[in-house]
Amino acid sequence: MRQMKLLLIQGANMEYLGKRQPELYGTTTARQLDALIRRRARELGVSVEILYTNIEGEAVSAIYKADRARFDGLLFNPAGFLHAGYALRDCLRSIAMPAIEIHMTNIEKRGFGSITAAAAVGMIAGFGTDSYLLALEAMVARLRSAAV
Ligand SMILES: O=C1C[C@@](O)(C(=O)O)C[C@@H](O)[C@@H]1O
Repeated sequence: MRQMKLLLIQGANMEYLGKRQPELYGTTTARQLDALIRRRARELGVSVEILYTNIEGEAVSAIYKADRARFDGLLFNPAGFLHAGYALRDCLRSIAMPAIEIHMTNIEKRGFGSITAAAAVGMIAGFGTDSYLLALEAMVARLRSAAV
């Protein structure tokens, strides 16, 4: 059986993780988070490609490219795009692969709603870096149960 391929998109400002607003997002750097995600992906036997971008259009193009290449699932933290990411939302509605939205903080508690969440299978928010690992596990479980 071929290995499942996942794409993780880290939206606007996530490259500064570890330095940006540590009182909200902690001190784990983007590179350290990537290592945690890759390790969990290895344990689960899936591959994950990670893209950080501050440009919504770049996220859209990367998602279509992955969908055309038959990636199995998309994990994404829209981050700064959550407020006005209509193009990203349209893209999520157009692809075949399922998408899970991730937030490190509980955005509801912070008084935000996410534009893109309406196009996701589900959303995991509020668990810091664990939000990514939980989303990864949820995606793999979903894809594996759909495959049987
Ligand atoms: O950049 C981010 C990060 C975030 O998506 C989170 O992971 O909690 C929450 C957003 O409100 C914010 O713009």
